[in-house]
Amino acid sequence: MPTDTWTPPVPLWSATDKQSFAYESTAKRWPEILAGVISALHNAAHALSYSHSSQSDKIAEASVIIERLSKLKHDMGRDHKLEPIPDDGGASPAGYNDVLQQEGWTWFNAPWLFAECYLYRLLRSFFAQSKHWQTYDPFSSQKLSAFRSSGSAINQLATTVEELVHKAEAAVSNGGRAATSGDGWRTIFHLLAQASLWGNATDLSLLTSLSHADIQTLQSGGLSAEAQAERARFILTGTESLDEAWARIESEENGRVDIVLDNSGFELLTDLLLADWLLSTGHVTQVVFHPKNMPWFVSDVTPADFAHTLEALLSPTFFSPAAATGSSRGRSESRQRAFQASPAVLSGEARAAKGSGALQMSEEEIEERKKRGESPHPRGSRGLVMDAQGRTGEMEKPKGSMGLALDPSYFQSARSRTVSPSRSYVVDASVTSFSALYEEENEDASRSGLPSSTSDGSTLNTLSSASAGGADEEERGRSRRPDIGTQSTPIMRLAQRWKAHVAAGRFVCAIEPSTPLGAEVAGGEGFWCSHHSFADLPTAAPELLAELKKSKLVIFKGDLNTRKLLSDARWPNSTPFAVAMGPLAGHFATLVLRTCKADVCAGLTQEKEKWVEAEDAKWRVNGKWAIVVYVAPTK
Ligand SMILES: O=P(O)(O)OC[C@@]1(O)O[C@H](CO)[C@@H](O)[C@@H]1O
Repeated sequence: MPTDTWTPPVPLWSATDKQSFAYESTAKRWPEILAGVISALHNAAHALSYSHSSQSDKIAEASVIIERLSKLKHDMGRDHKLEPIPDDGGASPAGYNDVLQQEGWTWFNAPWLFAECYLYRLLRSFFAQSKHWQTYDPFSSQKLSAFRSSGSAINQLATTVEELVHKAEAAVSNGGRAATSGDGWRTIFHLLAQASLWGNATDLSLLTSLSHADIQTLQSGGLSAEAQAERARFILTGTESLDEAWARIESEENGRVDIVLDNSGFELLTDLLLADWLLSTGHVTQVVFHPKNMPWFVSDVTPADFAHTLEALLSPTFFSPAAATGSSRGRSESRQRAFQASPAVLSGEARAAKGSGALQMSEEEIEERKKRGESPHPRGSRGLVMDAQGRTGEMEKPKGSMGLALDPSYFQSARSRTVSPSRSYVVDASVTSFSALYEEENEDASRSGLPSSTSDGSTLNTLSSASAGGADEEERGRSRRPDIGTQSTPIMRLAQRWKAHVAAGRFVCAIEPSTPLGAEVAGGEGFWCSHHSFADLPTAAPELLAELKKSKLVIFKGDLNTRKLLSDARWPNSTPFAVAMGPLAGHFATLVLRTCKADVCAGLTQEKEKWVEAEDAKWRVNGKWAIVVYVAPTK
C-alpha cells in the first residue's frame, strides 16, 4: 500500500471469506446492481428512440456502454484482475491505479471496501469517456422513484418538524440560546437524530429486492416517542452518545455543524430536517453538507441530487400518487406496467449501425416501417433473454445477432418525448422525467410565484444561484411562513426555508451543485470517493481536514462512511470506536449515525455483542440494527 495509507493491525474484510457479506456482495449484489444499470441505460435509450430529432448517435453510444457493462459483469463473475481505471478527464484515478499496480488484486481477493469503491469509480469512467452520456447518472431513475414513493413518510415528518422549528425560533426570539437548552430540547435532538439515523435504512444498494411499499414501511418510524422508544432497542450502542453530541452543540459558541451525507431522497430529507431544527435552536448558525462528486453506491447524494431535492420538494405534484407510480398524464395502469423500467425480455436482432452494435435499425428503416404501419422491429427475432436482475449470468449472444434490441412491445407505449441523456438527472421513460417535472414545476411555479428552473432542466437552479437572498428571503427563511400559495404543504414550506438558508449561506453544499459529475473538485471533497479509508484523511486530504476542524460537530451518516471510518477491518466488535478510527480519531468532534449493513463493527460491549448474536444472526448486515457513536475532540 502507498505511504499515505494507514494499515490497521487486523486484516481487512474481503470476499475471500465466503461466509462474509463481502462475498455475498461480490458474488450476487454487485452483478444485480450492474444489471440495474444496464436496464436503466436501455430504458433511457429506448425513450430516445422516440425522439422527434435523430438520436441515433446517442443510442448507438448507449449500446457501446451496455457492452462494457456486460463485460464488466462477466469478468467480475470470473474473478478477473481489477483493470486500471482509464484517465477519463474526471477526478484522477491514479490513487486506485497505483494500488492496483502494487497489489494486482482480483474481484474476489481484493479488500471489499477497495473493490466496491473501485467498482463505482470504474462505472463512472464508462460514462465520463462517452460523448453523449457524460453527465448521465445511471442511478437517477432509481433514486427518483424511491424518493417519490416516500411522500407519506415525508409529510408525516414535515408536519411535526415544522411545528418544532417554529417553537424553537419563538423560544430563541424570547430568551436567546439559553431558552433552547436543557432536557426538553435534548429530547427533540434525540428524536430528529434518530429519524436521520433510520432514514439511512432506505438504501437502494441493499434493497435490490424490496418494493417501494417495503421501503415505506421501513421509513414509517416517524417521530412519535413510542416509535422511537421501540426502535431505540435496535441501537446496539445505546443513545448516550446523542447526549454527548447535544452537550457539544449546546456548549460551543462556534455555530458550524458538518454532515457527511449518505443516501439521497428520504435520508437526505431527514438530514435537512435535522439541520433546519439545529439552526432554529440558535446553537447552530451554519450546516455544511458533504455530497459525493459522482454517482456512488447507487443512492448516495450527488451535488445534482442536493439541488434537485430542494426543487422537487417545492413542487405540489412531486409526491402525488400519480407521480409516485409514474402513471401521470393519464397513462393507463396497464400501459404503465408495459412501460416498466426493467426489460423482462431483451429480444430481436438489430441491424447494427456501422461499428456500433446499435440498439436500433437505421432511422430511415424505422420511418419506412412506421409508414407501412409495421412495428419498428421484426417480431419473433432471436435474441438474448435476461431477467430484470440479469440473473442469466453470462451474456451469451445468439449466433449472428449483431447487438441488442428492446422488445417491440416497448415501442407501442413509449411517449414521444425527447429525453436527452445529456442531463445528469435524465430518467428512463418509465418514470416522470425531471424535465417533465420542471415543466409541471414551471406551470406551478408561475402560479405560485416560486422561482422556476429552466424548462430544459439542463441549467438547473444551483444552490448558490438560488432565488432571492436579501432581507425578505432572509426573513422568510427565519420564521414567517412563506407565502407559497394556498396549496402549500408543510414540506413545501420547509423547502422554501431551506432555499432561503442556502441563499443566506446558512446551508452550504460543499460541492457546487452545477459541478459536472465526476469532476475534480476543490477543497479535498473528492476524498470521499477516493480509494482511501478515512483514517488517511489527515495525510491524504489535509485541506479537507482543516475545513472539518472548523466544525463543532461532524456527523457521519450511514454504513459506507462508517466502513471507511473503521478501514473496513476485522476489528473485534468490542474495540473502542476511537481506536478503530486510527489516526483520524480526535481531530474533530464526531457523531456516527449508522444502520448496520456490512460486516465491520466496533464500539459494542461484549455483553451487547453476545446478546445480539443470539437475537439475530444477520444483525451485521440486514439494516435492522444500528450504532450511534460520539468521539470527542482531543487534538
Ligand atoms: O452507506 P450506506 O448507503 O448506508 O450503505 C452502503 C453499503 O454499506 O451497503 C452495502 C452493504 O449492504 C455496501 O455495499 C455498501 O457499502
